[in-house]
Amino acid sequence: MKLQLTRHSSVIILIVMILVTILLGFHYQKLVRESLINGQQQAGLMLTKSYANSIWPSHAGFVQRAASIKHDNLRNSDELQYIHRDLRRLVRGSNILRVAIIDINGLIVYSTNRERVGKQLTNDAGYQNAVTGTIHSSLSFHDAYKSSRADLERRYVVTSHVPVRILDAAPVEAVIAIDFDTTTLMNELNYQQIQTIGWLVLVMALVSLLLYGFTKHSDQLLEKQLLQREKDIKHMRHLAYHDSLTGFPNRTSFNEHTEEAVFRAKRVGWTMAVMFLDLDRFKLINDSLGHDAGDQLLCLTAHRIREVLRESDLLFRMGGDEFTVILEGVKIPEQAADVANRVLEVVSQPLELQEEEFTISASIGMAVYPRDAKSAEHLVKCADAAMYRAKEMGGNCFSFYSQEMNERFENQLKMETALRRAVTNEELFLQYQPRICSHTQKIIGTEALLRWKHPEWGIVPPSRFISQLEESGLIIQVGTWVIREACRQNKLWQDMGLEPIRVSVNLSSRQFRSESLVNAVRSALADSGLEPCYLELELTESLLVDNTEHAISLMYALKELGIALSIDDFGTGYSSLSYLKRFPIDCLKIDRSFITEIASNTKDAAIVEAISTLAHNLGIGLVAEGVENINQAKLLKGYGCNEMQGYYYSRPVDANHLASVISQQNSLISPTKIA
Ligand SMILES: Nc1nc2c(ncn2[C@@H]2O[C@@H]3COP(=O)(O)O[C@H]4[C@@H](O)[C@H](n5cnc6c(=O)[nH]c(N)nc65)O[C@@H]4COP(=O)(O)O[C@H]3[C@H]2O)c(=O)[nH]1
Repeated sequence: MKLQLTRHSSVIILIVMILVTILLGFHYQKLVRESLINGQQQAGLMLTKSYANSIWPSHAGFVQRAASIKHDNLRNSDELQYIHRDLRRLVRGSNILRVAIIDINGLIVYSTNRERVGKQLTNDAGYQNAVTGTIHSSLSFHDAYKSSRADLERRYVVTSHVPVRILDAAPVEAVIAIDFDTTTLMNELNYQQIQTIGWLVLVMALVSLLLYGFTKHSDQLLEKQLLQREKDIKHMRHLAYHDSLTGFPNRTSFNEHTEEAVFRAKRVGWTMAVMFLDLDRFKLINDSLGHDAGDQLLCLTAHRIREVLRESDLLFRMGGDEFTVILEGVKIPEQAADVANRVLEVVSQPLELQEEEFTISASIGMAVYPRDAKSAEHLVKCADAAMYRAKEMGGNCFSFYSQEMNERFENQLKMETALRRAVTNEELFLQYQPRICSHTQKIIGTEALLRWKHPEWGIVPPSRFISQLEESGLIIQVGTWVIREACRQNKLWQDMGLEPIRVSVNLSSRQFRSESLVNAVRSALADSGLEPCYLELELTESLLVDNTEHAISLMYALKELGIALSIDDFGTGYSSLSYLKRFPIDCLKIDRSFITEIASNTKDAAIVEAISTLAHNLGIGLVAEGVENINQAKLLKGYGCNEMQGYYYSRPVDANHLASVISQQNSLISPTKIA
């Protein structure tokens, strides 16, 4: 509409301009007429004056007497012949068509048109003005005009009524009415006017045409811009609601669709199901074949799942290897089970990646409205819980939501609430497990381990609450506190005069991904006054493989602070060894699982030996975790492990306890002395 207005504005302008031109034309015509009438009036005046001077004296008597003469006699009077003769002399060669002499009573005494002689003009406006001494002129158009000489057609005539008097101040003695023929002049003027208006209209039409062309061009540009904007908005909307890798709707879209689907199911009174699908061991393929292959697998799988769904079912990619499906109008929940079976079957079909054949499986969790939940949010949680159940069952299967899962849910919720209280009530504290130098047997470091003392449940082990902290996001707050507390404690030990040792702190994946990590470490060091070389952060392999480039830059940022970095539980992750040369690592901590049976299991021994060789060749430190007896300690020392940690030396202990041990460690440490 706006665009049309822009384009039509030039047409509107043209119309307005033409109207103004026509109005101006009329005004001009009026002015021209007035000046024409004035001109003719002057001519009439001059004529009358010369008539009054030369002829009037000889006819004045007759004119004054005329009223007393009978009309017929008046018309045939010889006197009229004389007036006619005299006047003809006067008007010869002029554009005068008709002359009449009217006495002061309004009686036409003489007229070049003899038929008018004897007629009374008392009510004529021109005559009335003239008899009072004012000249009056008017312009009129006549289709047919009878002049003294001939019958004429289409005439413009200016009629002037001029008072006749001897002197300007003398009384009016009669009135002369003169008709001037202004046809030629008027025609000329009209023609000129039409021509001028014509030209103006033409020029304006051209200007408007240009304007039209210009606005049309602007309109087109505007329209193009609008179209582009609409396209951009559409594109942005698509990006906001679709997954860039697979092209399927994303999590945002899923949330909206689930709400709508539940609303529809409620209104129509039908059953609907939400399906949560997670690929089993996807991470393994992703890590070993690389992200490109992983992406390819996700796309292929997504399209395969889509193929076995009904057209009305909606498939979403939630992120990572997680997919969801909304099944609307399922008559009985068992129908959803059929779909799940079809999906499991199609996902487990072999597929080719990098010219090799692979098979993958999925774990599916399903929740049904209204059986399992009444709201979209709850339904999604139920399906998610069911999916975890399927995972626990070993994967490659599906599970419906059950009440028992709900109880687990509630327990989790209880745990989360208790944890939040724990943070505010300062129920969390740290214990420290020493790290021993295998050559000197001295404590050269310690690992800070988080503990929770619940007022009713007592000491809760980290295995029961770390993942909860992670899921709830509380780990950022708690993790920062752990770093600060470990730094503070280590500085306190140094200030107590103890030999300086390095304190290591575990990092969770959420913490590692948080943007505040580097700043948190920096301020923990600054606030405690601990030198950075006495702080170590322990990362797990899984933290490093998710977004390797980001992980590398973050590690370098941490290294710039001057702290040490180690890889915890080394050997249990799926990552390739090649990453080791890219990461600025100071130390590897061999996972406890390789140590436990190192004396009896030759494979474990071989792995430890290989890791040790690798660490030495790369020039990085090596710590053995979970050392529980002297045999293990001896073997590990033999394999070149320069640091040990485990119950053989000490369980995690309180800060004060560790302080007293460090202060006594001038002599060799006996494991039983510590804890
Ligand atoms: N059986 C046996 N176990 C030994 C031995 N020596 C040490 N351990 C245990 O092994 C765990 C070592 O810590 P981790 O591998 O980093 O594993 C830690 C770590 O991943 C996590 N964790 C603890 N504190 C924190 C923390 O502050 N932040 C984060 N993100 N995670 C933490 O919780 C895990 C478990 O911690 P804990 O229960 O304290 O368990 C500790 C420790 O008590 C041994 O000789 N035998």
